[in-house]
Amino acid sequence: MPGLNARIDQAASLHRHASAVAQAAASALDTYLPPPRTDLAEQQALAQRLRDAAGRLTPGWLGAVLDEVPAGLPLGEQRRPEFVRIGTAAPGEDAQFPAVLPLLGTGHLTFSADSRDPRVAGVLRAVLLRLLATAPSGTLVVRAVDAVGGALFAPFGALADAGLMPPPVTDRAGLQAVLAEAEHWVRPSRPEAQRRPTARPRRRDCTMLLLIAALPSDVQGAELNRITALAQAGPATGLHLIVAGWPPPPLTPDTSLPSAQAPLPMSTQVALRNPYALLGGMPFSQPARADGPSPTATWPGLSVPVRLDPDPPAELVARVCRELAERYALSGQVHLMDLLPDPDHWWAESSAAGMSTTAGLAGETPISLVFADLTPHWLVGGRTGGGKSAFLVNVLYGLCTRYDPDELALYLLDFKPGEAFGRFAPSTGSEPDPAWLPHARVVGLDCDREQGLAVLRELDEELRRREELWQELGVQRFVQAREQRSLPRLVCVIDEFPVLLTGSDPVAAEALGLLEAIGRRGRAYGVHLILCSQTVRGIEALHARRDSLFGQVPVRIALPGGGDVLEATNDAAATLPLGCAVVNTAGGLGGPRGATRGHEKTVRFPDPDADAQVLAALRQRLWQARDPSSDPPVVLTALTQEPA
Ligand SMILES: Nc1ncnc2c1ncn2[C@@H]1O[C@H](COP(=O)(O)OP(=O)(O)OP(=O)(O)O)[C@@H](O)[C@H]1O
Repeated sequence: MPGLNARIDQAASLHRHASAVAQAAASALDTYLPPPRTDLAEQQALAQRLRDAAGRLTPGWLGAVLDEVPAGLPLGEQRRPEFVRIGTAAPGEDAQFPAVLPLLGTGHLTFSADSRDPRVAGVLRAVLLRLLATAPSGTLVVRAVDAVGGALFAPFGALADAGLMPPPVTDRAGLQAVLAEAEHWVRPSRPEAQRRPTARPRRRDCTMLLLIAALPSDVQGAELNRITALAQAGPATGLHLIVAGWPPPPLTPDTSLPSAQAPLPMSTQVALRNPYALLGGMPFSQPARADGPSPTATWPGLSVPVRLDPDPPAELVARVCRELAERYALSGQVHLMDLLPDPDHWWAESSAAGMSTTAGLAGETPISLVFADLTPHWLVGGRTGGGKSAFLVNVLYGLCTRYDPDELALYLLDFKPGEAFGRFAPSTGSEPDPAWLPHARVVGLDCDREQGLAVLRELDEELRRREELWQELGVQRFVQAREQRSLPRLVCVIDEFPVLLTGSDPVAAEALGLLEAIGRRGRAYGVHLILCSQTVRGIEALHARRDSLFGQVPVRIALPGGGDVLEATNDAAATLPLGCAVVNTAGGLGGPRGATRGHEKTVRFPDPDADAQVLAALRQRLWQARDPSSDPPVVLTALTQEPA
């Protein structure tokens, strides 16, 4: 078989030759840079014109060099950002200009590598930051996919906490859910009102950005086709895509096959080379003139090397996101009625398993806080004038409209002058008003420490009674006792509770012991505390016993100036404006800086006194609904104290 062997040898040699040629071609392509223009002066003049044009197309955040952003650069422009900078085009050392692309309102953007390439990760964060910082508040709806763990978006965590951008999805199921949401967005049959991401910005002003940093490894052809279809339909309906790792590698094991996926329709394509990137494709689907050629056919890409923008500084991303979150929180007015149940459903809830009420809104999402076995007590902090009374009044009306007086009873103590709780008792002043809050058993106004102590003793006594009852019934938890007996949950609100614990006298010692006992045992017996103060530091009686009291209080609410109810390292409340609160259900723990915090939200809440008429009607309606045989609350003031 000498002839056959010779032919095999020849074929092998041809194969080796071919693969060597292919390898050489690949490395030549990797290092290939388009030849620079030889006419230097002309090139520099052109670069100057391009720099000027880029400056006009990408003002402010859209084109700024992100590690040199001036401190006062304003956030949130009036218009949707259309062009965005992705890097620096560098045809020659002296002829550089910003590489700027049309995106929102026009088309899409793809990168040939996914976010595992650090250059792609950096530019994705830079582009996202530019767009978020520029878009009018709440008008850019971002959905992110990052199947290599989601860390890419961690610095944007404050947006998730505020309800502006949910955490990225990281697997195939998440990708499918996000695609379904985008399909819903582009569906033409849906009435405009339903397309609103929030009630505030008008839908036609809103844009959805679907940012895929890395596709899941088990992605299927069906999902890739859905992405292509979305790209086709998107720009006309305000949906735009940034996809890193497109086209994806072939789905078959035979990796010698080229990808079956074509470039995304209407996309600018960034091809990663080493160390530069090249821009290709064009996002315009329509020729400039009806009878003209398609721009895609006439302009194959920018044949200059582009250095992609680096990762923006982490502190800059965190600062911008925090400011955007706060701005968004403030941008919509909340009303007391937004926190209350529908008037047809007042007094409709059972407190057997726990009680919840809406504390405020994060974005447009109502955020509930709960009194239950795991979250039995709350601690509220805020400076004078920080909105503590407003927050508490909202919470109390929220609870008292959901639960009737057989489900909930209140003990309200205020150790400072002020009328915050006075509204819950009959008023005997110049304009007497007999109405009271039917749930209120005790209302203490500017009361003194002995009066406060007496109320704590009463609650302790109630705990003892319930303890005996539980033994008799053979149960251990409130919810079990409620199966056999009708009993309200008790909530004791103490504003400026450190007054009780001031000094090292017997009142302070007894009050602390009682608070600790209620803190420890209250959860089993349906007795709950809301402790409020301007500060929770430096309370003498708590020295060395801080954890024995606050350790029982997992729900922390920080109002402006009240950040010390959170962990010392948690600065979420550092720059809160009036009307906003950080609500944390993990004892004030923050977690890694910038990470998404499921247990912590920034909410905005209303000033209940802003609408006096609504408040008066609310008060009347609750009072009218009371059991006519019920008694008004016991009112404690420093004046009602018997002389010694
Ligand atoms: N959500 C809000 N939006 C706008 N203004 C508010 C809001 N909440 C409270 N305010 C206003 O802020 C001021 C202080 O509020 P509030 O009395 O609730 O604070 P506070 O923390 O209880 O103060 P203090 O401890 O001195 O009693 C009031 O004039 C109130 O009308």
